[in-house]
Amino acid sequence: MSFITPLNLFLTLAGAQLLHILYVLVFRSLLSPLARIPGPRLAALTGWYECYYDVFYPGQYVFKIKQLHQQFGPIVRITPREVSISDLNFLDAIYSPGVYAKRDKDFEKVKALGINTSIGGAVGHDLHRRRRESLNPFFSKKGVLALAPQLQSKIFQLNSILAVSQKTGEVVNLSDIYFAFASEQNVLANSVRAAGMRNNVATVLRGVKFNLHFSWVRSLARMLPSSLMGRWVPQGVKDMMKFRQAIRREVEQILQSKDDSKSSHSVFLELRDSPTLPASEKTAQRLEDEAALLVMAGTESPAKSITIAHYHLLSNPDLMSKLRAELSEHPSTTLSEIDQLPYVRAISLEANRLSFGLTGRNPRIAPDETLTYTDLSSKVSYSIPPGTPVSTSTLLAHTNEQVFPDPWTFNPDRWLGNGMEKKKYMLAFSKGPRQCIGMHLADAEAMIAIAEMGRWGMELFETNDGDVKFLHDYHVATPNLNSLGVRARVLGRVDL
Ligand code: HEM
Repeated sequence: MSFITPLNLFLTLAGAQLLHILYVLVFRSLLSPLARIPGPRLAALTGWYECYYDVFYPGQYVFKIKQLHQQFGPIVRITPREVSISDLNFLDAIYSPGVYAKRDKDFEKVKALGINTSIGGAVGHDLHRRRRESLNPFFSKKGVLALAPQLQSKIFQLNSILAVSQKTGEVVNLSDIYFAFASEQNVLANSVRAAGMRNNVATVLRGVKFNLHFSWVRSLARMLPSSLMGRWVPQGVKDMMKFRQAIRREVEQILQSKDDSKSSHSVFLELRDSPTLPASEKTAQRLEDEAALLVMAGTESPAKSITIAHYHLLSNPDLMSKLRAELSEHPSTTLSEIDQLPYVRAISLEANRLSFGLTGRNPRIAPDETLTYTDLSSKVSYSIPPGTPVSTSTLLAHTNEQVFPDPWTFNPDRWLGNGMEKKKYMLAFSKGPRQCIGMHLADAEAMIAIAEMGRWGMELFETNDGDVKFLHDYHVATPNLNSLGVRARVLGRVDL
């Protein structure tokens, strides 16, 4: 009689699977080097804990983590392999440890964005450094100041739009307008296109958490024939796929052409011709990913900060009066002059604080170093072994009551005088070698837009805090899911 029957085979496989699960559970709860780190037992045992709060309670894990810190203390094991630290004195150890220490990214997080071969998708420290060096020249402070004429021309367009709305009485959607303002594509004059682009980015970002936990669904969807895709894939995602195909065609043209005029597409010409990048770093796929990242990162986040600033100025007349007082004392209109105005700067910083930069934790991994965290209240030290993703979310940093009292109130005054010292606790642009490469550009866009806000009288239209408040983490802070954006009626130009 043979023992190899289908039933026996099934039972053996099921038994092996059960043993494997048992081993994983025992390892994660007792044997793992992270086993001593406090936190909920379920989070240490399975990634479904994170998934539950990310996907089934949309974008809520980051808020749950804040609660877990209140319950368990400053260090919490938030997944079987990741540790969260809510101690702003440890930020540098995680994100900015000095020139000799390496910090990798976590592939598990990177893959959710679908831009794996971009600078932001570079997992390894050295690869990231090579990609970064090739892009740095485009984003230096000096390079950004040279963009002042382009920014001024956008302000000119913005003013024309507001002047027309004042005449017609039509409500303006400031969220769409600032999205167009931050976009590299010339869409300010086309409000329908701008609204469509903003909606597409939002649709893609809404899928980020699902992709994080079920990345195989996206891979499967990509294999679907277009007839089926038509039914199952949301319109915004299809539009973004078309947009990426358009980028791909452009990139392929650049790679095939011998053209070396630096007048257009100069970032990609520069990457194509870079002597330091090997051929493997100049593929069409890589340049497509780089372009997609630059377009997404360079539009959504700056637009969000600028919109938040304008919302709070319109809902709080005292803040608007202070801004106008500063503008009337310094009737400066050039970027380098505006850059020196303390209250404009304070508004910009406060808007960045409450826009929370990238909300998805952004963990770093020390590949060859054991980190030691000491909880100063209990005097207990914890070893975090090499290879462990460690994070402090922007929510934890920017709502820390010791540094930012009354943290959900928009209060630019906290940045005046020696308030600037708090900048070291800001994570909006992250910190260290992987901090936002576009931060000078984002700063310039915000400062010049805020200075203009003071010159217009407006009243909010059917808009409230829920249209700007961080309520869901979809990689960026997302307000009410049914928000139509910040809308206002234009009353007229203000004499300062
Ligand atoms: C207020 C506006 C902005 C905010 C809050 C912001 C935030 C961030 C953050 C937090 C990171 C680090 C990501 C990580 O840790 O994984 C980052 C990286 C990046 N940002 Fe921004 N960003 C802004 C504007 C911009 C602009 C205007 C551009 C370009 C035009 C840009 C391009 C990038 C790129 C390419 C990276 C990847 C850098 C690297 O990995 O070295 N960002 N940004």
